[in-house]
Amino acid sequence: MSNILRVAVIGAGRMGADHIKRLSTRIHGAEVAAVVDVDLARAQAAIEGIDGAVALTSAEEALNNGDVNAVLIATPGFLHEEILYKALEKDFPILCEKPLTPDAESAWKVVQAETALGRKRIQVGFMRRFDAEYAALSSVIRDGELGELLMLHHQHRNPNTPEGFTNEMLINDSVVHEFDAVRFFTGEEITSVQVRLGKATRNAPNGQHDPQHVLLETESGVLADVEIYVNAKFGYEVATQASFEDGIVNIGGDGGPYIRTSGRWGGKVTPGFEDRFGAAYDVEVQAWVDAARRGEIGGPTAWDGYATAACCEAGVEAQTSGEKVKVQLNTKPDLYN
Ligand SMILES: NC(=O)c1ccc[n+]([C@@H]2O[C@H](COP(=O)([O-])OP(=O)(O)OC[C@H]3O[C@@H](n4cnc5c(N)ncnc54)[C@H](O)[C@@H]3O)[C@@H](O)[C@H]2O)c1
Ligand SMILES: O[C@H]1[C@H](O)[C@@H](O)[C@H](O)[C@@H](O)[C@H]1O
Repeated sequence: MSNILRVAVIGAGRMGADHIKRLSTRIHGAEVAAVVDVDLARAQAAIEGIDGAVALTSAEEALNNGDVNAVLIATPGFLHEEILYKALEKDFPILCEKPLTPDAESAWKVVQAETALGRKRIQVGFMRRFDAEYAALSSVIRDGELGELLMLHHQHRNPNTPEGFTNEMLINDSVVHEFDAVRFFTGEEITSVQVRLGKATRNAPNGQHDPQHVLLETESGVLADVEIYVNAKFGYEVATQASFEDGIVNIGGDGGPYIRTSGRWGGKVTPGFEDRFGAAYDVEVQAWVDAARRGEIGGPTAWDGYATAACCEAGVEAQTSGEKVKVQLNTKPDLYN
């Protein structure tokens, strides 16, 4: 195939810079054509050493640049919607970092715009689906080798939070991954969300109640819980224990290597998502590129982005009410069946 993707990466912050590096070094079939950031110096730094790439401050200018034919969106979530519409208008393949948009209403409008276009162009960056251990657990569930899946217990721990990370973002930015994971594992929609606020750490910045305990239920009654703890200090840890009729499966725990030295033993904890999910991001982006070159998408859809946004909305309401809040979903368009 010679139809190389010439990608405009919008947003060259922590995640954008990481994606630019992988696109320009490890991914086949795609090149970085443009990097856009409101901070031009950041965009310029990101294209250093990348032949034929330009640094810009306007997403619109990048999408109208004749050299660009695909887009990777890595701006903060509340800015995704506007760029998504512009990219859909161009009929470009799009990899949009999670969340698709920050609320269900705007996510639904994006779904409708894509449905009107009549083909899937948007892949959402739920990279955990591409993690080897997630895939292994998913196979155990699909093969039925341990009987029916009954419960999922998730731990999602971050060392700290960037400035401006609000209480709602514990749900919208962090637990959104577990909403997608539970839907991915069970193949079902989530029907309700409840949030319990217990004893809080003194290490959380003002306005954040951390940790929180989130309880979910799926269509068939699978229960899932999430400990979301975003100022856990010790490192970045994302793990799941799944309870089946005939066994238990753990993923994402301490995989080693275990080292004995200087009177102690143990392994290492990954410091951030870049290390914990580095391989998964590579597989995710390669899957997007390969599919885009065939005119398809290679992962989670705009519907997945919308359904998780609806869960987030229920979760944020549940944070204040303490009640079990129903997840309200519109009918799934045929495009996503
Ligand atoms: N999948 C994951 O594990 C994962 C991990 C981290 C972040 N994310 C997602 O990636 C996105 C970016 O997060 P981040 O941590 O890199 O944030 P960040 O703040 O580090 O980077 C965002 C960048 O966007 C730039 N920007 C802001 N407004 C802009 C505009 N109008 N046009 C162009 N650039 C603009 C900022 O200057 C900044 O460089 C978010 O949606 C976030 O939720 C996903
Ligand atoms: O934006 C980040 C990212 O999505 C990480 O994968 C998640 O662990 C963090 O909680 C979130 O803040």
